[in-house]
Amino acid sequence: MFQLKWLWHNLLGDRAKYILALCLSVVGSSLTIVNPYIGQRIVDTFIAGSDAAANLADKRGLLIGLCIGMVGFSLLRTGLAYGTAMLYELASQNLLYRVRIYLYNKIQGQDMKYYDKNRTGDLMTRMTGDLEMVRHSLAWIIKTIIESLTVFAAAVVYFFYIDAGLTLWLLILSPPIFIVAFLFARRVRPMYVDLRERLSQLNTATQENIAGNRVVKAFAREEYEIRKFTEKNVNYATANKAAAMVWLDYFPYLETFAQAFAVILMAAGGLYVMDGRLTFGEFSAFSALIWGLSNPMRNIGIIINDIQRFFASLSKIIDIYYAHPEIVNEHQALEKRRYEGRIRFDNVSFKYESATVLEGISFEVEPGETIAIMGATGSGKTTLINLIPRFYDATKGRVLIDGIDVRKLELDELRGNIGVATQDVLLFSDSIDGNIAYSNPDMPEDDVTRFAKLAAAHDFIRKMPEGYDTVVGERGVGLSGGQKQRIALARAMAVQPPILILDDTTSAVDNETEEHIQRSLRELDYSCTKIIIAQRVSTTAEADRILILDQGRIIEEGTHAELLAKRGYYYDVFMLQNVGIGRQATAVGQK
Ligand SMILES: Nc1ncnc2c1ncn2[C@@H]1O[C@H](COP(=O)(O)OP(=O)(O)OP(=O)(O)O)[C@@H](O)[C@H]1O
Repeated sequence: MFQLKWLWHNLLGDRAKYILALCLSVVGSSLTIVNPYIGQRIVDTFIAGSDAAANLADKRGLLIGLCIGMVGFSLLRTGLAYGTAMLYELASQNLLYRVRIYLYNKIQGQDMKYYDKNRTGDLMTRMTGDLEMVRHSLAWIIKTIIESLTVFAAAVVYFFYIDAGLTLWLLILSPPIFIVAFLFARRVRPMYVDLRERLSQLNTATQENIAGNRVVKAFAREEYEIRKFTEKNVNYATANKAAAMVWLDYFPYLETFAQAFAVILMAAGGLYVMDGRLTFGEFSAFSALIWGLSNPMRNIGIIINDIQRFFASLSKIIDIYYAHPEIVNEHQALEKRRYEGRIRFDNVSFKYESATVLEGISFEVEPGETIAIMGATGSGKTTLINLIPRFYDATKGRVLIDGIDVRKLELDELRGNIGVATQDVLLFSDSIDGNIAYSNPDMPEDDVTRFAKLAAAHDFIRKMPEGYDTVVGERGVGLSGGQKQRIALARAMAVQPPILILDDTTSAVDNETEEHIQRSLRELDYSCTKIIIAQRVSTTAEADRILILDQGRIIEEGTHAELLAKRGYYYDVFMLQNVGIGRQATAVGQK
């Protein structure tokens, strides 16, 4: 079976330990028949046999030996069980550790499409609960199955050795038990697939709620969110209960069969003892070992439930394990180059799933030039810039950097040449210094300060309780929107890339700060092509060229002055932003 092959493959490095654990399980479980055998000898020789009294007097040594043997085997079994459990734990924990790293790398290596399709809560469930379920299966379920089967087989063999007839009476129960177990497994399997899905929905709701906690509070939607969460929680609990109820449908039959072993033994075995066909000792051996037949029947429900959970979890893990990003690093550069920064869009079109978002986009930016992109919300600006670092690949046409199709460039090299400050600012729970130096943790402090100054962030950072060492909370909690944007800008500048992409990076800062940032961008001490998405004319005015996007197409292109003269979209935006608020309408760009 594919899943078991997968487990075997991932046990590499611990296979010997695991096989040894399996062997010890078999040996340890087989030894369960030893004590009932010794018990049988003691009963027949020293308690119930016709020569019991004489033997008790004459064969004390044998009795003591048998008693010591019983204690010895009990200790041996305990020791074996301890060692076996340890080996299962070691092998399964090591597998968990390896697979978790592998999956984490896999998730990191996925492209944006993967993140569009997979919910964070679901991925978290796979990395935690599902992986733990797989570990639990290796360390407990497989162990329990092997041990139950071995004890069952050892007991049956031993019973046959004592009395085949009585054993056959007992085994009459096996076929109906297996039929009931099979029916139960078949019915419960889809329930666990569904249960796993509901758990993922519950985790996604929890994760989104915690991450979006500020929005929830701002809209006073706590009640609504609690209701939404409760609904998911009820869904999960209901599915859990439904699975448990199915087990309860079958449980009485299995329990009855399990009890029936003792009844058959008592009835048939008792008759055999009365007939003299079975000694008291042999009967006691049956009694002592009958649990070996009935216990697996009792455990069968738990095992089947866990196996179903195991397969549901394993298939989710295997999904990530074999996920292949569409955007892959096909070209390994021996040495990472610094690009000149010439960008060309050659008749580029793009669609996410079905709707076309960009169509026939063509433009060129020379190294060191600044290009501004403006357009209504949803016009495709972010999508356009996402094609440069290959967050997505163009559906049609080509994006070229320094004359080379980005698909032919080494991915790390490409992305290492681009500094991006995204629209949705994400800062890590780290010091401000660590966030700015994210691209190069060894960045000297002076450089961190320099870039913070360029991004107009130095002054407010200095005033913070621990300055650059201040740890910002998750996603930059504790900072204002504009402060976060400035740190993100410093982080992008600190890459010192030949291509800098800023997606609405100054939307939350005041005009004065923005002017400072504009000046810094103009005066950067490294050559850099800048692509700036902005909604403010004050940001776009000094760009070498401005592109206006509308529904995925470039509808206007030119300098500030040229576009104003055109009296189109840009002119309208300009008028809207400047007329009536006391600005010098023609002050910038028309000098
Ligand atoms: N991951 C995605 N999957 C599917 N559709 C998407 C995705 N991201 C964006 N879109 C759609 O593509 C279109 C363009 O989105 P894009 O984010 O590029 O616009 P934008 O011009 O940057 O907007 P804004 O100014 O609001 O940031 C929108 O209609 C949006 O709904």
